[in-house]
Amino acid sequence: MLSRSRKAPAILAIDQGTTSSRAMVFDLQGQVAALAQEEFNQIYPRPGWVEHDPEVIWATVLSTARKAIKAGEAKGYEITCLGVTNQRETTLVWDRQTGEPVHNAIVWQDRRTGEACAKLEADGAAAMVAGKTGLVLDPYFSATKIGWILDSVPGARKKAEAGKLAFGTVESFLIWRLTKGKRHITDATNASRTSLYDLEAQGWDSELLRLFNIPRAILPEVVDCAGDLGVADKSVLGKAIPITGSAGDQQAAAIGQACLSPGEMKSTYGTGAFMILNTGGTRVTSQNRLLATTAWRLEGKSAFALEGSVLSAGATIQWLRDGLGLISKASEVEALAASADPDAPVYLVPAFTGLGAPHWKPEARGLITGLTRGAGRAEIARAALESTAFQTHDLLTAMRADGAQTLTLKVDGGMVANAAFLQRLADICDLEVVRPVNTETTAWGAAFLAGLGAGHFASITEAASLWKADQRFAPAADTGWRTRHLAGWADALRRTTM
Ligand SMILES: Nc1ncnc2c1ncn2[C@@H]1O[C@H](COP(=O)(O)OP(=O)(O)O)[C@@H](O)[C@H]1O
Ligand SMILES: O=P(O)(O)OC[C@H](O)CO
Repeated sequence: MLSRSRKAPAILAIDQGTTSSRAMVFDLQGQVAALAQEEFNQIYPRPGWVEHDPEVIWATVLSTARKAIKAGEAKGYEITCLGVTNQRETTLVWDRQTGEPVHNAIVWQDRRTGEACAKLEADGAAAMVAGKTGLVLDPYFSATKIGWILDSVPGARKKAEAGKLAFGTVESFLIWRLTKGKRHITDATNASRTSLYDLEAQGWDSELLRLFNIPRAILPEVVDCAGDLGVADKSVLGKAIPITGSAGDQQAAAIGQACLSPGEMKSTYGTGAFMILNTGGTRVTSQNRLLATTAWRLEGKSAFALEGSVLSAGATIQWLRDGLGLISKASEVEALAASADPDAPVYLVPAFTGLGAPHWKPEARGLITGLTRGAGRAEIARAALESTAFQTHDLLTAMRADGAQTLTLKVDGGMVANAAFLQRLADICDLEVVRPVNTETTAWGAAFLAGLGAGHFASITEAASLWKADQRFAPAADTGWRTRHLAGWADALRRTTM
């Protein structure tokens, strides 16, 4: 019999995102028991380049995890397991002996390998890459970033070939450090973002490794998203905690949003925006430049998704704050945008680091159209917010052309605190937008996977009973307004990609 004093079990989620690291403790019903978050600096060494300091990533993960564990335990919970989720594609290479990264992390948004991708495209590699990986040739993905590090850091390629260096996306690096170098693994969802992984064969592919010139010795072992993924060492987090879940942040959010059956769809609005459509056990090949990707892998079996990736969503709001100084914090954009002249036809295309799906134009750069003397801060703020809604509309059009029949878009991420944005999203997409009670879907998805791996949940379908809608935003715009606005956006987009 259980003693009455036994503590309630809880799960730690480590969510290492593009702009911040967070750690959350959830109870087994998905209620948040503790949260710690730390933002960190983005490093922009040259236009189009984006890096993170791996030691800052590690330090912020450690400190937020320790704070969340402490706060969770103070509330009477016992942390039984942990799950990791992460900004995907971001590439780290480190020395297996010293544990030191040989270069800063090259972030998913970084465009430095645009020429390498263009060359591969010109050489006719795109069809083979898409066929195996579900991805397009774009600097977004890890393979060309690994190649750049191996060719730019003196001696790195030789060391890599000799098995002295390790590559990992962020979850792989974190698990390696948490387990004190005992596990060099990556889960299948993260592997599916590297351009080196064959989606259906579920493994690293020799032909891809040759194409991108990546030595096999550098790669982690590909594992399921739930199960025994190692143990976080006692010296790291203050107590030994089994690592039992791992997934890239967009896949974790799709699980947190209970997009568990074919046809269910979510969109996450953080630094970028990522729409994921569950396609079940079938890998669908997009005819519209969307990505095919692993949704999860459990007991050796993969489920798949179609994904549309927008490179700049919340990042556009950060640019209003940090680049233009129009606002002093992100939430101020709501009031500023609301004060804009409703008839001013100002459009902003946030191609700061090129355009993602469905355009895939790494060389495109941003622009603002329709400026008059009457346009000011408010009109630019509104155009910035609307740019995310327009980009979502374009993804939705591509998803529908690929056969999606969804009538509802589940949303989450930092931007969904902004109700006016969600209403505009519903208006522009002409689709019901639903915000769940728990908008921390990414961390919850990772916690759920960890709970699954630890045996707290019996199957992935249990995530559905733990999801609840909070607010629904019904489309309310008239057709004339919508047609006019979509035409204005299409015109601005055309100029960007000319
Ligand atoms: N009220 C708001 N309106 C619009 N954007 C917001 C608002 N609050 C936060 N954001 C944006 O949300 C992003 C942070 O979301 P988050 O999901 O934490 O991102 P990430 O996981 O990429 O680090 C930031 O880019 C910020 O500009
Ligand atoms: O850190 P986020 O939430 O912006 O997500 C980044 C994505 O995983 C990049 O593919």
